[in-house]
Amino acid sequence: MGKTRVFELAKKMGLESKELLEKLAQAGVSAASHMSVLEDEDIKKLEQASTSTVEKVEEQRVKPGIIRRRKREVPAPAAEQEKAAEEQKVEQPEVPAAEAPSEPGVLEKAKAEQPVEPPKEAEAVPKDEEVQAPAEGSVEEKAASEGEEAAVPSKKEAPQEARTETSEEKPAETEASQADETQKSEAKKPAAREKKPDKATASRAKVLGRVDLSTLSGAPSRSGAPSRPAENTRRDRPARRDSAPRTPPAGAGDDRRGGGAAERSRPSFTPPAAPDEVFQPKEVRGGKKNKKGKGGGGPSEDSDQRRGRKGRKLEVFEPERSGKMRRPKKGARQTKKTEVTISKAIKRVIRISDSITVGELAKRMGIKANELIRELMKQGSMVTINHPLDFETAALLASEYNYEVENVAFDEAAILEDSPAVKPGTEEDKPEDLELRPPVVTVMGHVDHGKTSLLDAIRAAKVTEGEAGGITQHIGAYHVELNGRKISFLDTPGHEAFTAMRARGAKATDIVILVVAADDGVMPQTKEAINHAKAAGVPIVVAINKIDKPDANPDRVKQELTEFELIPEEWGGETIFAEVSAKEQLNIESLLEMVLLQAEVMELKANPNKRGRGIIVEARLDKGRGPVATVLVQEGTLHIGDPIVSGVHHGRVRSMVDDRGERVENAGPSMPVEVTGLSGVPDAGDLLYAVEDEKKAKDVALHRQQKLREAELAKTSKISLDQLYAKIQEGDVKELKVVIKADVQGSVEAVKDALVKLSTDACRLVVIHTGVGGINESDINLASASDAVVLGFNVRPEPKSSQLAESEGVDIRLYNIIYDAVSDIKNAMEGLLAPTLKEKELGRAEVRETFTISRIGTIAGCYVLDGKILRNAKARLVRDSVVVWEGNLSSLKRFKDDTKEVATGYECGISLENYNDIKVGDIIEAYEIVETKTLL
Ligand SMILES: Nc1nc2c(ncn2[C@@H]2O[C@H](COP(=O)(O)OP(=O)(O)OP(=O)(O)O)[C@@H](O)[C@H]2O)c(=O)[nH]1
Repeated sequence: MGKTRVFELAKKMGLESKELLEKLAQAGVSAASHMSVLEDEDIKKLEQASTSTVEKVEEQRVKPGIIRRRKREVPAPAAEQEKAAEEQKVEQPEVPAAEAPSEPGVLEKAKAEQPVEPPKEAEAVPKDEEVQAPAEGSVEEKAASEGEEAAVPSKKEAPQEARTETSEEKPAETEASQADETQKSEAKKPAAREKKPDKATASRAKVLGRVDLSTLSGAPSRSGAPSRPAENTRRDRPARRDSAPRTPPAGAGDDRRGGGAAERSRPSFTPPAAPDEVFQPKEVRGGKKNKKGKGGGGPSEDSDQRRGRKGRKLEVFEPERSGKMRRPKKGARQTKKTEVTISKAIKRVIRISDSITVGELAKRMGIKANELIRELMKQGSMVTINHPLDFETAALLASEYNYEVENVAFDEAAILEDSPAVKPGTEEDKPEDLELRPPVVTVMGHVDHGKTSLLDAIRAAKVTEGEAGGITQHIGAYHVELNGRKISFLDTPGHEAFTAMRARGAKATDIVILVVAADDGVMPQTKEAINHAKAAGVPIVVAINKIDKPDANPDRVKQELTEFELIPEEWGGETIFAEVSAKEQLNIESLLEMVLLQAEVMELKANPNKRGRGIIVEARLDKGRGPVATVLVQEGTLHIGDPIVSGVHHGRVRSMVDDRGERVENAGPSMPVEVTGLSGVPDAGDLLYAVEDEKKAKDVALHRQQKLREAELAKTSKISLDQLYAKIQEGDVKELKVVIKADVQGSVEAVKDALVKLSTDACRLVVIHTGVGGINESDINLASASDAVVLGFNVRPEPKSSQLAESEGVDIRLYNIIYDAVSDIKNAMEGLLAPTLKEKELGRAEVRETFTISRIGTIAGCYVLDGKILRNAKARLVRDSVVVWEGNLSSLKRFKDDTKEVATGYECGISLENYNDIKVGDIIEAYEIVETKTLL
């Protein structure tokens, strides 16, 4: 060892020089001052003296007579208190259970691991440790201090003890500072320490164990050992002195590990030594377990302690925690927050289905919605928390927060078309797979020209033929056979159903039979039917009906039809004509042959060897059979048991019945069958798909239901003049399709001519239909199916048409003057559409009676059908959907009194300004003009 100065040794021992001088004096070593030099011999003497003291001390424990000696350092009452505390420990097993095993164990290990310094350990207990500590250098010192610190929590774990011995117990948070302060004050004022032995004793008692542990560090520290009260006591004392060191503990982790409950309780103050860091969390966890084990039934463990432990546990998991963080409570929380964010890094992919709301995205990224809204505002989007963000926007936003967005949208097309059997007629079908299929025919024509009669005649002629007793089923479609070749007929005549179906995106018809009565010629609906068929691109076979009639004039019909580019072959055209009589069943077969001829030209083919796909012709809910749908198979073959999906419904083909009432197992292309097994009633025009399994069918149906809801929420119009310019610019619109309706044919022609001239290179103007009369549902359907705009001149939409137009998003423009219409369209095409003066409908009243009063004129006794009639409103008189007058009301009366307004369901008297030609049945519409800005 060589020469050592007193102060150096004192420092090593963790004593004040003065104390050491005293000890030296007792040991018979002369040392004048703290600078005096001690020889090895002197130190040995000191050690021997200490050893003997230890023995004495032990005796003191048992025999109070020795207390006298201790009195000098530790006042007797303190020792008594200690004893009392220990007794309490014994009385309350749960607390001792936590401490006793660990402390003795610690002590033992301390001994075991420090065999080199047994004499030091054996020295006067209070000083032994002091000696020990210096022997191990600064780390030891730290450990000692750590031990002291650890002692504080130990008090907590043994509350009785703590309470008995000290009065300074506070919540866990303050333990550290208290401990430190205590240490410091003790270190600075050794005298004071002696005066307050009780507190010191309490802490020291625990500290001892920890000091040893720190020294020992390592596995053996845990080994339980029989408690040795004497040793404990001994160590208690040195701990007291050890409390002197102020250095922050460096090897505290060891202490904790070995210290059991006491150490565990203050992990935040015991930054782990490098090798121990790895184990620290384990220790803590282990400690937790121990705690549970020990404290589970321990009534002595109060909630404060638990809270304190909990807090500490959290801290232990903080990676940033370092030895410097001795009081990390607040900071710890912050640090932890940061850590939580980091830990989420593994979940930085947000999966969305096409879109996500602002709120949801914020939630998934763990940020506040407001923050996201602010970010969006910065980017120029004013949104609310429920605003849906599309995939691109969401991905962009998320990337700013280091998140990725993955679109896991349901791929319906993939499910419906994943198998080669699914999309028939496409490139997937090899030419050799395709087989000729029967044509599907729809009969159209003007009212009473004999559509139904013709369908019946065909059916009667061909369906029942050869099927004696066969009961024809009306399932919405049927098929006939002619010379082994089949033709399927859709049983719903008229272009309305045809176009309504087409408006749904379904193309069921291959050929249209246009029925024109030979005695009546081309009529408005004949024209409509032609336009509808042309718009759908379906070839027309003309059936000139009623040729049995004496005034039948087929040539006149042919002549009239040439106007519509339906020119008979004998006149050099390409249209097939057949002259028939439905009533007399004349030339029905010839008509069917013509149809087959047309079909041949068209080379209608399909692949029957794949999963079936069809179109719903009609559907209903049958009381006994549930939803029943007539399906016209278009591709593949439908089998009993096939999982199917149609519209928002799904199921499995339970049964199939053909148009003759026969159950069938399979239905191939162009075959109409009645199918049961769907979960609900689909709409006419819906497509029906057979899919791989029922789950897929269900998935598709559910997905569609969701989409439907979304679509209803965000209805977009098809095309309107307002958007025309923008769409032309974007290249979305290359031609503007128009349906023109006017009160007189002259207006129709004039408008048509004027509009066609507006065609430009960028946008061609195509009039797809014109007609005289009000705007009906058929017009709306046609416009909807063809993405057209409806222009009305002095005509009004029928109430149902208005509703349909609204639901279908069809733009209806109403004008009184042709010039206005033409200029509007022109401006729209050039992006110069002025703010539109739009009518806001207020109400409608029906004229129920008229009175003529001299001097005043005609008074209309009206009943308000809907809305309200305002005295100051503008009004128009509509007769058969045609506007016959427009202007202001001159009076509005309830009984004999003038009134400002009359609501729905009330009667009133109305007179029109300067107009008396009011008739019963006329409709008076009240409206006001509202200016709306044009969106360009
Ligand atoms: N003389 C004669 N009368 C016929 C012929 N075809 C139909 N009719 C008659 O014309 C009328 C109308 O026939 P429908 O078959 O109901 O005509 P529709 O086109 O279906 O009429 P809507 O269903 O009202 O559109 C009926 O009284 C039939 O008897 C025919 O070939 N010759």
